[in-house]
Amino acid sequence: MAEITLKGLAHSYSKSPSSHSDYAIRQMDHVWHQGGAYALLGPSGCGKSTLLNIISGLLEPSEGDVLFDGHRVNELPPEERNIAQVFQFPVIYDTMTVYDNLAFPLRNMNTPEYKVDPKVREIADILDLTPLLSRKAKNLTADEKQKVSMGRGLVRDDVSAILFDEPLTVIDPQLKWKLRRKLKEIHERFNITMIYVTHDQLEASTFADKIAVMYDGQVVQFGTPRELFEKPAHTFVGYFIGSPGMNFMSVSHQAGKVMFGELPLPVNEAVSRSVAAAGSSNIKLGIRPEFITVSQTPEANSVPIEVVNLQDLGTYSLLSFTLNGQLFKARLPEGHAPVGDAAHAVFSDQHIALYVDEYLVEIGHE
Ligand SMILES: Nc1ncnc2c1ncn2[C@@H]1O[C@H](COP(=O)(O)OP(=O)(O)OP(=O)(O)O)[C@@H](O)[C@H]1O
Repeated sequence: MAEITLKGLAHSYSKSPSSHSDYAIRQMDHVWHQGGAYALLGPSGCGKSTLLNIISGLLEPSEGDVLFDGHRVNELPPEERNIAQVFQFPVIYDTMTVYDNLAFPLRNMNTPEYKVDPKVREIADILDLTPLLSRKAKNLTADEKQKVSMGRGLVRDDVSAILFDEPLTVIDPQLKWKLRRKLKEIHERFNITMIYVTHDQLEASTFADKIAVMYDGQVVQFGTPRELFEKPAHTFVGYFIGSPGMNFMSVSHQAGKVMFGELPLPVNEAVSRSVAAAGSSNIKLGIRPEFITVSQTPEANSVPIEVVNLQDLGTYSLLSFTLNGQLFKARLPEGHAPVGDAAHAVFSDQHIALYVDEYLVEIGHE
């Protein structure tokens, strides 16, 4: 079992990094608690695989420490870390049977056969692989192969954490949810720390209790799926989480008003005061598409908008509109869509979030 701590961690693939952009991982402090089901979520190139390889020992970080239960493991090779890694593409021996594939990690540690057999059968049972035990791995389907790959990580009793690097990429969409559920089941049964890397928010939130959102080499927020939706700590989280993501307006404070370009925004006193106190030229207001209401006629605190497109998605409509030349999205309940090109939008004050230099700042309600 392991608690994994990353302390002052940074990594550059360049031998002599000179600027921020030379780092795949930028200064990171993070703790993965023992037994947690975590996801590491972020877009392509943000550093997810680099981080996973540093944890598993495939890569030595150029700065900082990796600690397992408080012990520094920077120089320990993967086989001495008791960590299993499941990759995008199944890592199995095609010419061996499923049984021998599952037994391999145990036999490799000279485990006596009387101990190998019950363990292989237990894991095969959990993964629904029992009927396939005598089959050659090369004859399996992609999802069966990936299950064998996972099984190889699970057979060892001493495994303290399993790292999954986009493990469902090669799996058919209709089987993905089944395997995800299986992983959840395994997590509950074995109390192993699991870190699941993905760029898919749905995959992350159905697997993990807590999600680390990575952006540009850093974890910008670590929270429950709900926290990421309700209180994005960074503009990237607001944009990346949600369907569609948060709308942002670059604003300034002029002559007592919050200005979105040339347009004064009818925000409440608390928002206005917080924008005035922000002390930066990079101030953004964020509003989720769910918290914009649209009407045909002007209402208190509404702004005039131009309708661009309306998509009927069954239980709700997705409205694209422009305000001050910028495109916004609003998610409207059935029957609330405007008719025609001109309409009026209200941004719910209590759901407006303030971002200064891309990070969330609490709006001071006095
Ligand atoms: N072996 C390497 N040598 C040099 N640069 C690398 C190497 N591996 C990754 N990088 C760079 O490090 C950054 C982070 O890459 P990484 O693969 O960790 O991101 P990722 O989030 O896992 O992306 P993806 O989902 O596309 O795999 C990228 O800019 C990438 O180009």
